[in-house]
Amino acid sequence: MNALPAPTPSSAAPLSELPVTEDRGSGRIAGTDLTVAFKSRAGRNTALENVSFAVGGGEFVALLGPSGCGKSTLLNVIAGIVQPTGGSVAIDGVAVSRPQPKCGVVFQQHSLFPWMTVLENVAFGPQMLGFADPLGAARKLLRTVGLEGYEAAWPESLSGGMKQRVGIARALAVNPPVLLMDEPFGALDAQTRSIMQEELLKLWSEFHSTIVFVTHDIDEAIFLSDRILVMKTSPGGIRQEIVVDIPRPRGPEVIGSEAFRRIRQRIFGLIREETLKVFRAGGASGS
Ligand SMILES: Nc1ncnc2c1ncn2[C@@H]1O[C@H](COP(=O)(O)OP(=O)(O)OP(=O)(O)O)[C@@H](O)[C@H]1O
Repeated sequence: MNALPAPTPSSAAPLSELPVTEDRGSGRIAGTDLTVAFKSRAGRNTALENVSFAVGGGEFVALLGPSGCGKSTLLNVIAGIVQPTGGSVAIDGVAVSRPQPKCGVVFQQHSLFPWMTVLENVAFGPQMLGFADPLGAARKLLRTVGLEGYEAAWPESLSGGMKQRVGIARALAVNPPVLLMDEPFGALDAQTRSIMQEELLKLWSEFHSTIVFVTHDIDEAIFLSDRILVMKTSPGGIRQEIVVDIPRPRGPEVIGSEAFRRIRQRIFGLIREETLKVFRAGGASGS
């Protein structure tokens, strides 16, 4: 694991003085000819084939597509959790071969440690990386995600939305240049989900991490992203790149705009074609 420098945050410092990694302002991701094949009982399952892409530092990119098109697999390759069968991925020019602190990861199923309080969960990463004041950094993050006062709470006592906010705070606590999010709001009700999307955009405007965000939800992808990589099936890959040219800051009102509707319609057609391909191939599982 690459060791990061140990910054010295003060608990009263503003966000801009949170622990800074040497990669601050970077976070460029490049995938080249990525292929991932899993061995299964039925034989070889090619989840991704010859996928190449680039994400700019500080960019917000969504991976969108039907079930089984390889969104999570692609995210896990960037995270260093899955090793590609062919090709490579690099962050700021350095090949990814294992999970590293440069990448914060947030999953749909919040992976908080149930035996730790909220504060301890968020302070864990900074502690592991030897930050000078992990508890101070964690408290500051909890204030930022609106959970001041919940430091001593246990994860099991929190709502789904609160747990996800703790998960995001935990991922951001080491100030990673790259934040990878796999359907982080997928289990939330529609209202909470919409509020979390707005909160995420506010956080992103402060942290400037590169974000790669997996979702099934077309509106969520458009609302959040600079660019959407619409994925395809059989084999998994990137079918088309859509630039979301809707100005920021974005509020819920943009969803009714003509620009939003136009992009939604274009993506809807692409996803429908890909989903029909899965149905015709007899691979629809209903998941
Ligand atoms: N660990 C694994 N072992 C075997 N096959 C896998 C594994 N992980 C993923 N797959 C297969 O790879 C393909 C892509 O899966 P992946 O989870 O990346 O798709 P996805 O687009 O994220 O799907 P969903 O939206 O349903 O989560 C699927 O056919 C899946 O069954």
